[in-house]
Amino acid sequence: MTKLSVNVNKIATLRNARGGNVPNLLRVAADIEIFGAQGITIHPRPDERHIRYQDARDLKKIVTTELNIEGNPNPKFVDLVLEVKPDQVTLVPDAEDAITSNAGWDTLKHRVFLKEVIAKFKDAGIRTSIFVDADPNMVAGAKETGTDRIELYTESYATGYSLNKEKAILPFIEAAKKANELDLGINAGHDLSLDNIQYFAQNIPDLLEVSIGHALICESIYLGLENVVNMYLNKLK
Ligand SMILES: CC(=O)[C@@H](O)[C@H](O)COP(=O)(O)O
Ligand SMILES: NCC(=O)COP(=O)(O)O
Repeated sequence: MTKLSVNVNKIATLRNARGGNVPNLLRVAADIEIFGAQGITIHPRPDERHIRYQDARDLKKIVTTELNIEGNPNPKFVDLVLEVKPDQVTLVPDAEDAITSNAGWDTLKHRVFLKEVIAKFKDAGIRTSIFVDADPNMVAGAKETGTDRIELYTESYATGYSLNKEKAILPFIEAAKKANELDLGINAGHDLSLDNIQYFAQNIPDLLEVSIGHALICESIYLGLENVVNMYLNKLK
């Protein structure tokens, strides 16, 4: 069975918009676990525009499933992860000013760097994952770094799904085959949604974990809207 790790970045975005503590990130994460999710993912960015470094420390104390911290392994991020010791760290090569993650690692070009960072995390007992495009060469490069898993960057699948889902999934099937051959665990994420997740999971049978945030939070707002509007109307009767 594939585990669902809910990315709570967007909860922190909403909280930060008013400067207070509503919604309460820790409460939301705990409730997401109560509702059955098997993990919590966060992606602290250097400007702390959503998840703050302190959130990572606080979440570590209350998450009872699996905490996955994603990010670009700059020195500050590496120190944070080694201090917090999440269950899993996912290395993502995003630029400081990136709106969101927009590419996987070139695991061949950055092999030496990745190998060093992966070794540090594994020595600390943290499971490692490397964010890669659906390209068997990049998967093979990831294996050389010593990582436990890869996370397939699913933006191209999500975009292609509505046009031609059979075509959109093909590179992911190939990349997953390569990962299986090399005994690498497979995670996936980015722009997965209620529309496209089932077909993805059906076609990538060894999928260990998906991390989903943006669509899941948007869907939650929309699916809850009618209920909440009616609750307000009842209060105003
Ligand atoms: C690695 C990945 O695809 C996600 O972590 C995604 O980048 C979410 O980050 P934002 O919420 O900052 O867009
Ligand atoms: N690793 C992907 C992730 O955590 C969530 O990405 P998205 O669903 O917010 O696009």
